[in-house]
Amino acid sequence: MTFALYQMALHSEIQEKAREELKTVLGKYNGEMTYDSLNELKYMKQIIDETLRMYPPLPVLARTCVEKYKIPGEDIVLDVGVRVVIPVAGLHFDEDYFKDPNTFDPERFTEENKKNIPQYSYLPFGEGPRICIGERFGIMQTKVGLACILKNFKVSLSEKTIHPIRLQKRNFIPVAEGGIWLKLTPTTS
Ligand code: HEM
Repeated sequence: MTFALYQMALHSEIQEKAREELKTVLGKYNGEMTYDSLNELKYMKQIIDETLRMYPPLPVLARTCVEKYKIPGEDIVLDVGVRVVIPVAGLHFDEDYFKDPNTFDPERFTEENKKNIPQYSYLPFGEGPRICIGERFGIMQTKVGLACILKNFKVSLSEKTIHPIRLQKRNFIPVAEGGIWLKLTPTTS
């Protein structure tokens, strides 16, 4: 949520588009946030997907090899018991998979564009039998939080935010140096 709000503070057109979608969808559902109404927030989902690309909460995944395996096209054989680290953040910023990777662009995740993302190059929730069990719940919670804020406030950068943000080097999960400070102005004012 924090990184999504930070990016929306930087890109007011993205923030406005998300707020417009929210108004339209909630308008259809009597202003109520329900499972169904939140599911219709397609653009907000694109914002969350793009935020998880740039700031994956788990930047690496770990696996242990259970069968001898030769990496296709390489002269490398993994033995049973070898521990493998999958560089999620590295994949998410690889230009072969995400053009202009340092640009926050929710359009990458439209239904149409998503089809062009190669399998296993976008892994915010992991993959395979140990994929995150809370994926849908996590997305739903994030939508509720973002919707409550966007509905009531315009979000802009605070002079206290170190911009562009630098991620702390000593933390395993992405945390901004100095925190992320944002200004919230009531939408009614
Ligand atoms: C945006 C929110 C979340 C993100 C980005 C996230 C990400 C991840 C990732 C990357 C993994 C490792 C998957 C792998 O190794 O392939 C994982 C595992 C897991 N997550 Fe999440 N998660 C989120 C929210 C949640 C929530 C809300 C819950 C519970 C309510 C949850 C419960 C779990 C559990 C239990 C596992 C271990 C699954 C297993 O090893 O079988 N996660 N998550």
